Amino acid sequence: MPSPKAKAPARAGGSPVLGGANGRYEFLSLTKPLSRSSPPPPLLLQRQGSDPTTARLRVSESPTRRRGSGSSTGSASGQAPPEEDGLRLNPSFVRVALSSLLAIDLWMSKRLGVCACEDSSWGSVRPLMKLIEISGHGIPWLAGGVYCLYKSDSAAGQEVMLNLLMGLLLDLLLVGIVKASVRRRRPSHNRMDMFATFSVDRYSFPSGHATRAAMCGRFLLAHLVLAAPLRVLVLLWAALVGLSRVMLGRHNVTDVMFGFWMGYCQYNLVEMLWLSPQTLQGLLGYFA
Ligand SMILES: CC(C)=CCC/C(C)=C/CC/C(C)=C/COP(=O)(O)O
Repeated sequence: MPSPKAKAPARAGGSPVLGGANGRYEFLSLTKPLSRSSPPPPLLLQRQGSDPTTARLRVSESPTRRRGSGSSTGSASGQAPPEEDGLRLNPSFVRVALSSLLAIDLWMSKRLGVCACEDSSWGSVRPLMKLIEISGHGIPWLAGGVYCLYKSDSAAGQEVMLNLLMGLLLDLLLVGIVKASVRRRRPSHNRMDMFATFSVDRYSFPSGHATRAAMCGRFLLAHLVLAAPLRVLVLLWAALVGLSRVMLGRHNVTDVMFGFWMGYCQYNLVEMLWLSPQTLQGLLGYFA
């Protein structure tokens, strides 16, 4: 009797296909990345339209899973041993968790994108959200930093402003690198009508506004804003910048959450690289 494996079609790189017309089960490859355009992977190996539990039972009874079965080797024809198939049948827990998180993220982001256009359910709030967007944009922050540096008449003030500017440039650089590496597209409901963007800003992960809000928020709280009511306002502003990114449909929730985390860490980097007056004098002397 021919081995059931011998009848199975050759796998081209472990293509993720489910129960074919003849009722055979195939499986997800853990070694091949999913195509961006393909639908999310099924969470359980199952025959289409059948109960997942029974499908799993049937699969576990499949001859390709039976160890030590004389009829299921197939190794002579160069096919992988059944043990390897057994490992591939169930997607890893991490993969399942990630695809579930991604699905929740997309669903939540779509639901929260209530100002994505004027016709959206909260379309009338869109101008206010765009104002908040501008408050977290790089240009006003850089221009404001340069202006304060120019106006500052104390060495301490100049030192703080210079370090803020360094942090802002560092933020643009790091966000650009991550965006260009991850290349996650912005949500489909986003209208790309943003003011002054770089080419990497067609990508959404992470949110540059969120990184800036978290980093500048921490910077303001540590060096510039001491009064308690104003400190609350700074926190509120940072939270609103993040929320407005999702409400405008610019970002998914995870872009903003990661952006907040990244901006928080970036502030630690600014503290580590802090330019002291001595360093500045050394730098100025070097370039003069
Ligand atoms: C001097 C200089 C390099 C200024 C560039 C400022 C600039 C164009 C920043 C881009 C800010 C921006 C649109 C970020 C995108 O934010 P997301 O939250 O949409 O990722």
